[in-house]
This record gives sequence, structure tokens and C-alpha cells, in this order.
Amino acid sequence: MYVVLGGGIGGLSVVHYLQKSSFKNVKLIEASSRVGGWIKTTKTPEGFVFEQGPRTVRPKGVAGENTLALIEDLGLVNKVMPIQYNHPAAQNRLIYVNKALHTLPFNNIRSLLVTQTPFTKPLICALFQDLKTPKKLVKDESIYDFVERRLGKEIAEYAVNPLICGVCAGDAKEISVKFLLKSLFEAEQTYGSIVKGMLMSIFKRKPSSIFQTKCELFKRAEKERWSVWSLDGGLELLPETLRISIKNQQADVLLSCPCTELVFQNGKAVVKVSEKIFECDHVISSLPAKQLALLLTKQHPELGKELSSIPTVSVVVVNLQFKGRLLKENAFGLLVPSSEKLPILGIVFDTCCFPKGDNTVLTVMMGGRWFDQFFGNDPSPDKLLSTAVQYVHSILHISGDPQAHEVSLLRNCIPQYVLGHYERIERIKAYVNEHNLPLSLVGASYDGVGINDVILSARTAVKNLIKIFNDGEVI
Ligand SMILES: Cc1cc2nc3c(=O)[nH]c(=O)nc-3n(C[C@H](O)[C@H](O)[C@H](O)COP(=O)(O)OP(=O)(O)OC[C@H]3O[C@@H](n4cnc5c(N)ncnc54)[C@H](O)[C@@H]3O)c2cc1C
Ligand SMILES: C=CC1=C(C)c2cc3[nH]c(cc4nc(cc5[nH]c(cc1n2)c(C)c5CCC(=O)O)C(CCC(=O)O)=C4C)c(C)c3C=C
Repeated sequence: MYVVLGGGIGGLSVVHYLQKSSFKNVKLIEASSRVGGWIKTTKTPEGFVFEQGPRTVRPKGVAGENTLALIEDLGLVNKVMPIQYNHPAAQNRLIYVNKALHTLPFNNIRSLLVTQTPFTKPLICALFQDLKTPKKLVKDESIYDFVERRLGKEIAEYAVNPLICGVCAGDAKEISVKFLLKSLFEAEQTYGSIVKGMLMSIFKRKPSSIFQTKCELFKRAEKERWSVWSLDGGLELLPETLRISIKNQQADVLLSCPCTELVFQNGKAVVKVSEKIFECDHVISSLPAKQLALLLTKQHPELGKELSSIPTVSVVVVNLQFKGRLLKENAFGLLVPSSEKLPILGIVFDTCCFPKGDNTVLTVMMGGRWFDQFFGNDPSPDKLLSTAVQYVHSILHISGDPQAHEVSLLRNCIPQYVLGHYERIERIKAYVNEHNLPLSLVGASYDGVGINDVILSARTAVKNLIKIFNDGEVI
């Protein structure tokens, strides 16, 4: 028997891939009363979709193709809502600097040649700086330092700093370039410059599809030039459909059952869940690393210490619906560089991507790496709501109260891949191997925070299990 810990998208995908490769005796253990983890959608009584966690998925690369293949497997193709590259939401990235909104100049070649505020030089100057800057051999560096050194302070401050807020709600001065922008890091280490590395990559063979034949939906995404996609009714449809699918194939799904201890003995794993104890051949954990650490630290303190050292940050998500079409800018949303020292990280313009009649739906995201500084220990929902509404008024000039709102405090929701993350993950994997622990690690804490990364990590873990047990069908 296999036990999968955690019913977020990682754990659900593991069960799906186990079943696909003919492992049928699977138990999924989830602490809360629902599946989906951070993927959570609510609907207002008037039918407005409020995403409390992720809202879009990228169709790019091997990981993007893998997720689209899963969507096909689950029969969700008709629910996919793509946003194409030429849509304003894909073209326009706004940042809020010096009390004004600015469009980031990365959407066409012409924009490289002109000076656009808040930048004081055309972007092309940054590319020349990169070509002139000598290569520096480093093991790792913060994304901010790397970009400042090679492309200049303005790109680090106005492009990379907000980008990191919009992917991990973190501080670019702490996040590892080797992990989050691996291709740019390797471009310098191998070719001496980002520009040269990018040019070389045009001639390099792209990684081929992991499928024998390309998935149809991926082919459509390429042909129609999708930038991102979502699901009609909200992204929670994905974990919910997975839950139904795995249950139909006889997986034992235990909800409201937090695992409290994990012990390894005689090549087996003993999983404690409330009063019950399950012995199994292998455990696949999709829990956040800190949660897993709590379960095994008594027996494996060294592993527990490494796992609990992966930092996380908390994000406040405030969904708002206003009557009327109130947005002047047509864009995915706006991001706020941390140098602005505001409690908000950014605002997503939901109804710009997916219009909803004569209404405006926005999502304000706040806190992240700066949560404690701005909100302290236990902020009240009223304070969080009024802060969000205040910035919607001052930045977007939308006055009046929202007709509907939802405030969610997502504690420790996003892991931070800080300097040294790569080496820490290597140490964790080595420990598991050297001690022959029947344990696989899946989920956002390790090899990528995006939904695509998490689903691919699930598939990879199952593929590796097939190798270990020399059993099951190849997926
Ligand atoms: C605000 C926000 C916006 C995001 N936006 C995007 C986006 O636009 N696009 C994108 O691709 N990604 C986005 N992400 C990232 C993505 O949503 C997550 O990385 C992904 O959902 C993580 O999935 P997971 O299965 O690894 O973990 P989780 O979702 O954390 O699932 C882990 C599960 O384990 C359970 N659990 C914990 N402890 C125990 C225990 N002791 N016993 C049993 N169960 C336990 C939890 O209840 C949870 O259900 C966003 C994330 C956040 C927070
Ligand atoms: C423009 C506004 C955005 C805000 C505000 C924002 C907040 C936010 N995002 C995450 C986590 C992720 N976002 C991801 C993708 C993504 N985010 C935005 C914009 C905002 N995010 C866009 C346009 C996209 C699409 C991808 C892109 O074009 O860059 C992802 C997935 C990344 C991947 O590798 O696929 C994650 C993860 C958090 C935690 C957050 C909170 C402030």
C-alpha cells in the first residue's frame, strides 16, 4: 500500500499518476475538510468568481504541456479559458512607482529603444551593459544582485523586484537566482553574458516533449499562442475533478485527518493519523516541508532541521467586486516594488482577463515577505479589508464601497527559495537516499512553486517509484 500525505494539487496528482500506472492500493490523507490546498475558488451569491489562491497557469514548456495533458485526461478541455499573447492582459504589465502607474517596456522590440518611465534609459542600454560586464563565477547569488550587476539597478528595482512579488511574494534580495532564474544564471556562467546565452539558446535543441505524441491541447495552445489559461468557474475545478476521478478508481481519500507522526522501520513506513496507524510500503509526502518536518523530526532530527529551514511567507488576499466598469487601464494587473514600502504587493484585474458584464472584480494581494512589518501578529479582517480598499481608491481611483468582498489570510502559503535552496534540496534528497527511507517528496517546497511544477513533481515521483519497484505501467 502507498500513502500520499496532503490533498493539495501535488498529492491529488500523485494519486492520479499512481492509478495511471496501475498502483491501485492508495490512501490519501488530508488534514482539512476539503481537497485543493491553496487552490481555492469561491463564488459570490451573484455568481462572481473569487480566486483566493492561484488564478492562471502557463502553458509553456514540458511542465506546461504535462498539466494540459492532465486537463485532457480529466475531460476538462471544454472548461479551459485561454488568454492569448495579443490580449492586453498578456501584453500590459503595470508597476506602481512614485505614486503613478507605468507599463513595463517588455512587450515588443520597439519598446527596447525608447525611454519609458520610471526607467531613465531605453532598455537596450541594459543589454549593452550585460555584454560589457565581465563574467563573475559564483555558486549562487540573489536575483536582485545578479540583475543589478549585469543589467543595472533600474531593471533590478522596477522589473525583477515586482516580478518576484508576483511569483513568490518575496524579496528579490533574498531569492536564489540559481533556482528561480536558472537559465539566466547559467547563461552568464556558461557564455559570460545573459544576452549571449539567450542568443545561443535559439540554436540549442529545445527539450523534446515528454510524451510520445504531443498532447492535442498543448498543440492548440501553441497554435493559438496562449499566454496563460484558467478554468471556467475557477481553478478549484481541477483539484475537485481530480478528487472525483481518484475516488472513482477506488483511492481511499481521508479528509479531516491530519497526520501526526511518520516513523520508518524495517523498510516500511508507519503513518499515524489521529487514533489510527497505517503501515505502508512507501509514503509520498506533498505536505509543505515545515509540516513534514514536524512529523518525522523525532526519529530524523537532521532531516527535520533541513526541512523546517525552508522559509515561507504569508499573503493576504482580498477579493473585491464593484458595480460598473471602473478600470482605466487594460492589463493583467499591477505590481508594487518593495522600495515603495507599501503594504500591498499588487492588484490583479480579474475582469480584464475575463469580463463579467457591467462589473469590476479585483484581487488585492498584501503582506508576503513584509507581512509582519505591516500587519503584526493578528490583524483583523476589517483592517485588512479597509487597507485593500484604501489602495484601490488611491492607486486606481475607484471610489465607493465594493458590493461583495472576501478576505483570506493565507498563513505560510508560499515557500521562499532563498540563497542556498538548491544545496539544501540536494542535502535533503541525499539524506532520504542514504537512509533508504521509503519516502518521496513532492510539492511546492522543493522544485518549483507554480502549479505546473507541482504537478510535474508528482509525475516524476511516481516515475521514480515505478523504477524502484520495477512495477507498474510507464506514464
Ligand atoms: C496567493 C497565491 C497565488 C498563487 N498564484 C499562482 C498562479 O497564478 N499560478 C500558479 O501556477 N501557481 C500559483 N500559486 C502557487 C500554487 O498555488 C501552489 O504552489 C500550489 O497550489 C501548491 O500545491 P501543493 O500541493 O504543493 O501544496 P498545498 O496546496 O499546500 O497542499 C498541501 C496539503 O497538505 C495538507 N496538510 C498539511 N499538513 C497536513 C498533515 N499533517 N496531514 C495531512 N495533510 C496535511 C494541507 O491541508 C494541504 O491541503 C499561488 C499560490 C498562492 C498562495
Ligand atoms: C500583475 C499582478 C500579479 C499579482 C498581484 C500576483 C500575485 C501573486 N502571484 C503569486 C504566485 C504566482 N503567480 C504566478 C503567475 C503569474 N502571476 C502574475 C501576476 C500577478 N501575480 C502573472 C501575469 C502570472 C502568469 C505568469 C507570468 O506571465 O509571469 C505563478 C506561476 C509562475 C510559473 O512559473 O508558472 C505563481 C506561483 C503570489 C504568491 C502572489 C501574491 C502576491
